[in-house]
Amino acid sequence: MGTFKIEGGHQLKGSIQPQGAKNEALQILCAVLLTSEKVTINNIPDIIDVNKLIMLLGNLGVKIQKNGPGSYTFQSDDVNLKYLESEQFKEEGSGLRGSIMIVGPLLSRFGKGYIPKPGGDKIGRRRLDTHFEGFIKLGAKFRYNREDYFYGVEAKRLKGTYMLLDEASVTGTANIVMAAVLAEGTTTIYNAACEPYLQQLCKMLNRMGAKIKGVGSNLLKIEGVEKLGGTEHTMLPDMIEIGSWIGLAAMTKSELTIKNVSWENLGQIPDVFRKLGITIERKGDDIFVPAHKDGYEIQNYIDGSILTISDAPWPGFTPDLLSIILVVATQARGSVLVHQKMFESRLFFVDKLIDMGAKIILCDPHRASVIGHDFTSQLKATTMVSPDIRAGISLLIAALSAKGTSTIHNIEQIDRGYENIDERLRAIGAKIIRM
Ligand SMILES: CC(=O)N[C@H]1[C@@H](OP(=O)(O)OP(=O)(O)OC[C@H]2O[C@@H](n3ccc(=O)[nH]c3=O)[C@H](O)[C@@H]2O)O[C@H](CO)[C@@H](O)[C@@H]1O
Ligand SMILES: C=C(OP(=O)(O)O)C(=O)O
Repeated sequence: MGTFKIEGGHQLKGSIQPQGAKNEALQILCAVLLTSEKVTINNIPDIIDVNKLIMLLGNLGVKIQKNGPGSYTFQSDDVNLKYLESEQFKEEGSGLRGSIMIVGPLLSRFGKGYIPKPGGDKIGRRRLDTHFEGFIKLGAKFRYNREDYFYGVEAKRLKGTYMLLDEASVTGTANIVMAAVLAEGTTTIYNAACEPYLQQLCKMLNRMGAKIKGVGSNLLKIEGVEKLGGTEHTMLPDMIEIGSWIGLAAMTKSELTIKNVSWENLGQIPDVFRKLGITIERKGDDIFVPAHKDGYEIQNYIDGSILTISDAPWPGFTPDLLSIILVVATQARGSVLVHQKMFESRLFFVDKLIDMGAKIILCDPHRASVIGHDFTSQLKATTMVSPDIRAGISLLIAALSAKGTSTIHNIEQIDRGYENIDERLRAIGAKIIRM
């Protein structure tokens, strides 16, 4: 279990380049299984989850060539389906959430897709019904072995159909789209998720020869094709990292430039931070956050009632930034209710912030009410364990703003999604060491 030691209370300064998007990378990497031709992918983040998926593809027989930092060429012209039945796969497939998305491509191209219960953050129930209901509608036979949590779908050739998803699942939509592109006939997916991750996936698949209409909406129409060809794809900057750096700048009263953020793909993220009173300026495609010397003030609603920040499927506010919103609110002027609607165990980390002196009431597992300190009292340094990726980065931001030296254990949870984080933070003046 790795550890960070962080000396807090220092102002940071400079610019930071966001990594390629983790959740996009996990979809895009699975899509290389859909063609026997070469697929080159750029701006792949060097993080634990992505590297685990690349290793899994390699074990599936995908040829992998590294072209340079963040750039790889993949070729799936000799896929080893036997690996799917091995004990090694049971272990490696369950190491991350994103591995679930190999099932759609394998099912549509090779007639079978298996997966052990995938890993990822332990943030409440994370069911897979949407994925498998979609495959079943496309004509797949489904089986689930309860003893070893092993899922399987098989079909000679999938058949296009209409489906209304029970929820706008991000990985579920990606999986079904990747199955439908090679199905016979037309598939219509209503209540599809439409995050930039999915838009990027659909655009890439269209470049490979797929026929997907409605990209960016919750109604996708997919005309199946016989086969797909190669392409080149570049990942967008990670919007969750971008939000994390906005929060970091505000909490440490630092002036930060976040480079090349792809503004048009940030949705509500800048405005939600602005509601906390944080100044965010657009400079070309960069975000400039000035040093908030006099703090930041939460805006109430027009009628004066207290602000609520909650998550919703895109174009709503992403649940992956609520932990960061929560920590940033602890030093704001004013109060806010943070309502995490999707996940039921993602707010428990507030206990650590309370230990550090933050004024938070956990109303129930989904809602926390935060009364900001307005920097009249600094958070106190402490020792903590990172429970999940976003709680981990939030605790790290809290530690960087706190008085004294904090220790964060289990930092693999942070490394799962943030590339080389200690070195990048040191480059802007953070006092952080990896033990
Ligand atoms: C690898 C990856 O891409 N992971 C992301 C993906 O996970 P993932 O694809 O696993 O998440 P889903 O979109 O399937 O759902 C997340 C949770 O939200 C609930 N739910 C979902 C849709 C909905 O309309 N209503 C609702 O309540 C689900 O029941 C589930 O508990 O999307 C999540 C939701 O943005 C993000 O937190 C994860 O970072
Ligand atoms: C929940 C997350 O990741 P995963 O779905 O991979 O667990 C996340 O990225 O915030």
